[in-house]
Amino acid sequence: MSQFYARYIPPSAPKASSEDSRSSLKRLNTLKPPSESKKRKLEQERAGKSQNSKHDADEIAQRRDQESVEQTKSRDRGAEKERHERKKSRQERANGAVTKHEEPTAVAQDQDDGVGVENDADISSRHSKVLSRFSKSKERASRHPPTTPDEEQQPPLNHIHPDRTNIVHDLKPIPQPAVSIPERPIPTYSTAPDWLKNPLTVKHNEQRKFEDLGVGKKILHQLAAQQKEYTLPVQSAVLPLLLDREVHQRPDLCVAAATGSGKTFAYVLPILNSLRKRKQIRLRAVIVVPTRALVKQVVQALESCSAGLDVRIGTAEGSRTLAEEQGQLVEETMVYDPEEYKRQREAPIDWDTFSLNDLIDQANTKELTTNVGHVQVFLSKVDVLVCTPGRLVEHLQSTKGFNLNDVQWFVADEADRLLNESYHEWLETVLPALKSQKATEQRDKLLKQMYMDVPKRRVTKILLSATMTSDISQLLGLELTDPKLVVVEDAKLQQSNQEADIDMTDVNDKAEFKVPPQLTESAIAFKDSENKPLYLLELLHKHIFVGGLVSQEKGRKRLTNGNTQHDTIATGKDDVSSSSSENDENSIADDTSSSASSESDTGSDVSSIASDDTSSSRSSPDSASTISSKTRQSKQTASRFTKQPDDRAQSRVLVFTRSTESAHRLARLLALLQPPLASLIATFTRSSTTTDGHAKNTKSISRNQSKVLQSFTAGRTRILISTDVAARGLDIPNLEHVINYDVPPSPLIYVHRIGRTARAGQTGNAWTLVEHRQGKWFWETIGGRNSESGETKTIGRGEKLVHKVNIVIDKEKWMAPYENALRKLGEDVRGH
Ligand SMILES: Nc1ncnc2c1ncn2[C@@H]1O[C@H](COP(=O)(O)OP(=O)(O)OP(=O)(O)O)[C@@H](O)[C@H]1O
Repeated sequence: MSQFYARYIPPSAPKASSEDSRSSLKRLNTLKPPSESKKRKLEQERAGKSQNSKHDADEIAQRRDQESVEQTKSRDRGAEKERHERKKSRQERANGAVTKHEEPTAVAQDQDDGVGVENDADISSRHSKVLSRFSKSKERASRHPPTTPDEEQQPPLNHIHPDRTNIVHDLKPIPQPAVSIPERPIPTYSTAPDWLKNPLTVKHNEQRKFEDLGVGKKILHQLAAQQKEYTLPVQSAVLPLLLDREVHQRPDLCVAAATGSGKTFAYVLPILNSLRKRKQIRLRAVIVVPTRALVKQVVQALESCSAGLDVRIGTAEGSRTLAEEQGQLVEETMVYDPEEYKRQREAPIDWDTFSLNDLIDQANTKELTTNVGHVQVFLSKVDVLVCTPGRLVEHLQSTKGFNLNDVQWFVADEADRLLNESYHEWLETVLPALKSQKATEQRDKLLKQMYMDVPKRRVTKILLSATMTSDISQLLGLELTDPKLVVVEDAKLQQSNQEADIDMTDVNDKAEFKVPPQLTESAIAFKDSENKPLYLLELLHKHIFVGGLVSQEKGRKRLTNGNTQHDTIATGKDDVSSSSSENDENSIADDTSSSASSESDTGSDVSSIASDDTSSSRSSPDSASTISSKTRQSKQTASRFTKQPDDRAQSRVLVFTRSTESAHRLARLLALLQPPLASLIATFTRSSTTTDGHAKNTKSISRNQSKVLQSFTAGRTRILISTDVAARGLDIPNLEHVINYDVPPSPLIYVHRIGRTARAGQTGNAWTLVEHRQGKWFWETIGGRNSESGETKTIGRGEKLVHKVNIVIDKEKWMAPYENALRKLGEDVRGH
């Protein structure tokens, strides 16, 4: 375009000097191309100019052309006249034969007749015919509304226009077949795969002896020490499928069973059993859980049964630095392997993974230069790894020598959360690592040389959750082999299914989350939400610590309404004014991402949490401390069954709030309202700031959480106020009460929260404070008011109902202290 314009020089332009022409060329080159209209105008101007020069010659030529046209026209007129005469005589001959349907002839005539040769009569007759046709078609149009273009193109097969019957002369319409509208096919198949539609069901009371299932002696001994001789139902179903079977004989499993039903031992025991005779340390099992607290709990479960077995258990959860974890997972060593040495020396450099630093390191390694025939290898220091998904990915990506080549067990506990849409990316790294054939490279090569099939690598995958969804897309991504779904049937359902001969497909399709049958659920409705903390206080006094709150230590001092002494213990009070409001259920990144902590505290708190009963060290699982912890644990288990009614004063309660901030505020407020309670209250959150607003490092958060849980488990603290970080999976032995101070955001979270009590067949109580404005949602979604049984679409609780409990606040007693406490809390927050 600009080229065209730059080349254009108007014909009238004067001849320019070389400088002028250079500058004008420059100007022209910088000019913008002309618009379309401008270009047309320029073209016309140019054309006009050239026309002037040719003008005279053109005029002569035009005149000649005109003369020849005139001659041709007069010849044509003569021919036309002759044609017209012939047509007229033809018409006269055919006179009587012409019917009233003259239109086609008239049309043909119109086409034949040349314009300008018709007489007036012809014109008026044609005019009147056209008019009559127009009026006819107008009439037709008024009778039949216009059709859509599609209808016009495709008239119905059996439809002939009534007016057309006249046109087609005595022809009757051919009978047409009736139009049949095809029915929309109704699918007769289900999209769910067979294994999801037909789960393996286990009766709610199915119990088997561990020793009858092939559990090794040493493990049996440990179980007996914990008063565990019989399986829980879910274990009765799962253990026979996994225990004492080769990896190729084991199915992949999805286990959906209520909270506290014993799912952890359902995979811990088969893993330990398979490792009890292992010769070399190899990473054989990876257990992934969503939070650090759960990592520690699973480690505890493993250690509680592995005493006497030489099984190494490691963790990767981000409370230590990556380097610290790396040092505990993998060790680098030199082994004599001349073949590999030769292969490595002759191998071409892989530029994809080449690192100059590595090369320098190698060159500096003494062994390499002295020990000819030796090669560097990385060996796993652990048999079982319990980890959070984020940290697992980090090790796969950046820990030299860390891989999943030898892994035979892959467990995802709280699987629904780990596979959650916003959170499943970790599988993109882990699944390919589980497919690697590296460990069997030599064998595979040999088999190939012998023209034999190379067996596909098998890893037993186990997914567990109390709220397992049947979202197939999530499960398909895991590439399960010969999978089975295991569900525990509840008592009522089992009976009614037997009576009605219902297959389990229906039960499964309901996708209900079951609450433990021994759980009692209650709701306290109230209108004056500004007094909510007082309802909690009344609930604690009237229904939970009946007869007064009794301290377990220091001679059981009775604490009532602030008039008694209290013992002082660590309560996590330093967390009180920290603030960060997140929904822990929905954001678990902290627990799964790396810790950048550089603190070099060598004291490991990894394997000792949740209970001061377990202080064993990970590197020596069979240590004396583990054994003594078992003894204490079994004592505690025994005391569970000998509790007297008076012991209600020693109850413990886990209170759930919606955010870290409200957990700390509530703890402070309760302490201000009833100072003797202060030492018995603790908070359990993912608090990331200290009282002075500084960020805490991951290690100190983790250590603080561990302390808080130990204290609560041991009964030194009695009221634990927590966010949903404690909602899933935490096993706090003998916890009697859970209170939803803030209504849970979903039925799923409700199920997990209340599942912290009534575990392993014990009784328990769940209380929910329901503000007036939340009542409708609560009863419809969680409480099941509209159903006789109390069930909702999501939560199944058999015939049980959520009880309505009425609580009246003693305003005279509480109002003044409450106002004082609120004022003090305000001052605390403002930093006075
Ligand atoms: N066979 C058994 N006999 C007695 N108690 C058992 C047995 N198996 C497990 N338990 C105990 O049951 C409790 C709950 O077990 P576990 O934590 O495995 O439940 P869960 O099904 O994983 O719960 P959640 O879904 O809440 O994570 C634990 O205290 C555990 O020690």
